[in-house]
Amino acid sequence: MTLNFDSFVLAAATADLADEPAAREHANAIEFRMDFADEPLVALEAYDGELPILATNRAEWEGGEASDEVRLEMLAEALAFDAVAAIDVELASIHEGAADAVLETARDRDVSIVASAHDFEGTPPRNEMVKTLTEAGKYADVAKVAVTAESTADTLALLSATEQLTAHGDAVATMAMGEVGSHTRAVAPVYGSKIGYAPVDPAEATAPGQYDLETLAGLVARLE
Ligand SMILES: O=C1C[C@@](O)(C(=O)O)C[C@@H](O)[C@@H]1O
Repeated sequence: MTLNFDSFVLAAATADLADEPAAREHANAIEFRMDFADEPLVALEAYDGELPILATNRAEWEGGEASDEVRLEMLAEALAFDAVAAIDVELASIHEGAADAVLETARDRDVSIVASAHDFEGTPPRNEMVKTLTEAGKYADVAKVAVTAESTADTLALLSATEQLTAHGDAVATMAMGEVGSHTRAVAPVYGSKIGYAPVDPAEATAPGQYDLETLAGLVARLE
């Protein structure tokens, strides 16, 4: 399957690929949080859904549950499955050189790459977000930052950075986590953000401040 990010992709974020039928109506992709799943490669092997998969195996040090041992090797193994059309790799791992092999395999297989950076503490200054997105874009098809907004000034800074990179022709994905940031999930696509994340079931959110899938799909569609 293929997943390109020329237009907005709404990803149903889940640890359970059995969510796919319920996500189909509203999502363009499944974000499979391998780090939250018990046997992610077994689940991928059994997957027969229609939606392409964006595979994420998020590190503990970046808000996920995967320990670094074999984390990126597992992500590389996920590339063997045709449904895996994109992968998410932490920018920090890319900088360390730890992701070289998985990135090369992804490119060989024409699988899209999302390079991501998360801030669970706050929102960096606008120019820093611009720098991070520019840097991530050097290695990936989509550069992503998820920050934690503590004020509407934070959310404006994020949206402004999103607009700047998009106007420059870069593919970016942005969102502000937390309650103050929730609305950015609906609004950032207007400024060019190419990926949104939402759980099918709000009780299974993969980040603070997410809307459920149906709600986000409705909001994004209304604002388009
Ligand atoms: O990186 C992201 C973005 C996210 O943290 C969010 O805020 O929606 C949700 C995660 O599942 C995903 O991997």
